[in-house]
Amino acid sequence: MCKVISVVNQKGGVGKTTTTVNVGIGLAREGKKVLLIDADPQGSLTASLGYEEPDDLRITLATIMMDVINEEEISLEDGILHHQENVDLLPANIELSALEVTMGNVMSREMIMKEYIDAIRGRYDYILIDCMPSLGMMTINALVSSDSVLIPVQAAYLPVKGLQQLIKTILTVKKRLNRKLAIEGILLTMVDFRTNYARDIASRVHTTYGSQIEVFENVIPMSVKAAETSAEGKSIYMHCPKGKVAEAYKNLTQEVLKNEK
Ligand SMILES: Nc1ncnc2c1ncn2[C@@H]1O[C@H](COP(=O)(O)OP(=O)(O)OP(=O)(O)O)[C@@H](O)[C@H]1O
Repeated sequence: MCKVISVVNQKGGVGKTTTTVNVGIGLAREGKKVLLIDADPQGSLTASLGYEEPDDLRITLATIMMDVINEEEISLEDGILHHQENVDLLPANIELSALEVTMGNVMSREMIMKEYIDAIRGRYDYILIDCMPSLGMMTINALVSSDSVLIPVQAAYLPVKGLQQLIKTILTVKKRLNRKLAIEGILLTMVDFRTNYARDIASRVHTTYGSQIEVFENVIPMSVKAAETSAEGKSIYMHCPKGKVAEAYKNLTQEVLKNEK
C-alpha cells in the first residue's frame, strides 16, 4: 500500500524542500520505494537533487498534468528521474506557474494531479509532494491527491496565525474533496535550542495544536550543514552523516514509519 504525503506550508523558506529530500531519502534507506514530486515552479526540490537547471528539463509535472487535462495517454516512466540515493523524482520548473493559470478554466481542476498519482501509486511505498509556498490550485491538487499532510514550521517566528489558515484549508479539502486526508504532523524546523525563544515557540505549538494535531516528537535543529546540502545535490546522510541534522531526519523518518502502523 502506497502512502502519499504532501509537505505543505504557505510560508516560504520553512524547510519543506529540505524535509521532502531527507524524509524521502530516509525512507528509501529503510528499503522503501519512494517517489518525490516537485510541485513548486521554483524547482527547488529538482535543483536540490542535483538538477541545477530545472528549466532545461523537457518532461516535468507540468507536462504530465497538461497531458491529463488533454486526456492524452501517459506512460508512467515519462519524466521520472532516478537519483543516486535510490529515490525517483518527478521534477518541476517554471512551466508549472503557467499551468496553474491555465487550470482556472478546466473542469474538475482540483483532481488533475490525483488522476496521475492514482495511476502511479501502485509502483511505490511512499510518494512525497513538495508543495509551493501558497495555498493555490497546485497545493489544493496535492492535498486532494494525498493521504496525509506534513507541515514544517520554522521555529523562529510566531507561526500560529498562518497555521490556522493552513489547517482551515486542509479541513475544507477534507470535507469537500478528499475525506481520507489526515494530518501527519507539525514538524518544527531550524530549531536553535541555545535560545529560550525557540524553546518557547516549540512549547507554544505543542499547547496550541498538540491536542488537536500531532506534533512530531523529533525537531530539526538549525545547522549550516542542512543549508549546504541543497547546493550539493544530495541528502544530509551523504553530506554530513554523523551530524545532528542527519540524526534528526533519521529519527523523524522512524516516526513517519511508525505512523504507518
Ligand atoms: N535545519 C536547517 N538549518 C539551517 N538551514 C536550513 C535548515 N533546513 C533548511 N535550511 C535552509 O533554509 C532555506 C529554506 O529551506 P527550504 O528550501 O527547505 O524551505 P522551503 O519551505 O522549501 O522554501 P520554499 O517555500 O521557498 O520552497 C534553504 O536555504 C535551506 O537550505
